[in-house]
Amino acid sequence: MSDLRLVVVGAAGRMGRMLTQTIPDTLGVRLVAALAREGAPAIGADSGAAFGQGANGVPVTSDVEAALAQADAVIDFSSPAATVAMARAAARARVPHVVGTTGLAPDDLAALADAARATAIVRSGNMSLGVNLLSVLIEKAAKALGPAWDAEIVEMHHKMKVDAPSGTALLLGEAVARGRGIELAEHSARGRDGLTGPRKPGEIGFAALRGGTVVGDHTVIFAGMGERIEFSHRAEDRGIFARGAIAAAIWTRGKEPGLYSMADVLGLTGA
Ligand SMILES: NC(=O)C1=CN([C@@H]2O[C@H](COP(=O)(O)OP(=O)(O)OC[C@H]3O[C@@H](n4cnc5c(N)ncnc54)[C@H](OP(=O)(O)O)[C@@H]3O)[C@@H](O)[C@H]2O)C=CC1
Ligand SMILES: O=C(O)C1=N[C@H](C(=O)O)C[C@H](O)C1
Repeated sequence: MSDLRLVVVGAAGRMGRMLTQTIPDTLGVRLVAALAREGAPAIGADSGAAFGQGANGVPVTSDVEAALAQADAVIDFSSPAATVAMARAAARARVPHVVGTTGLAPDDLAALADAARATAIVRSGNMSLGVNLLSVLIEKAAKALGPAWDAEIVEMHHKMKVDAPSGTALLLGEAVARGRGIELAEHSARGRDGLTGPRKPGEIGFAALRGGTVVGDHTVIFAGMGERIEFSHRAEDRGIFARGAIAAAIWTRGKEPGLYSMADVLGLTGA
């Protein structure tokens, strides 16, 4: 089978650079376009050399249509605005879209759902095997423990992160909600401050810490009467997200249009 031809969106970013570095080391895939914002200083430069790696012969470009014309899949870790624009363009071109971008608002998610009527979209707030396996365990724990055990989710990330709670924290919160058979949106407590009063029964709490170069730490705490259970995941290297996203792109080959998750890619659905 021929190599899967990949386009990277947000190529100059932390994840974009990790992807342009990881794709050439991965069997069965090939980088064909590295997309950056129109007018970005790196446009026209070799994407390997421009981002501190060896030259790879693939120039940085902002020409989305030309990139899609030669692509089998798009991998996108950028911003909500860029991801929604790419979802529309990829849907028009019928090119599968792997979305790692977090901080998406309800309208953005609706735009992705609309685009997924024309092509396969895999979206996850965390592309790592570890976090997606953890979410299966969290769902089971939440179901077994019930709402009498208070669920709190604590995350810490590097100081450049712009959204909170993290996409991973929300993914884990959804797992708690699924385990309890409730809707996260109706039970989440975000950003407690001041005279908050006692904790409301059944709340799923979120706390976000920011600082330094932390790649991504998440802990789900179930606090009971006189005991506490904690589930933690610590990302040590962005390579785990890049490898997961590449695996997702390979998985989209031949898939019907639709909205998929990393649980689908990893075969964890119903686990
Ligand atoms: N799901 C997962 O497993 C993971 C998700 N993420 C998420 O991925 C996203 C990116 O993270 P990270 O790489 O650290 O962030 P960076 O800020 O380092 O990179 C984002 C890149 O996207 C580009 N970009 C943003 N908006 C636009 C636009 N409108 N048009 C074109 N390019 C644009 C930026 O360009 P410019 O600098 O010019 O703005 C930048 O190069 C975040 O939402 C993050 O939370 C991160 C890691 C793992
Ligand atoms: O912005 C990041 O860096 C990360 N974002 C994702 C998130 O919002 O959970 C995944 C990972 O934790 C790193």
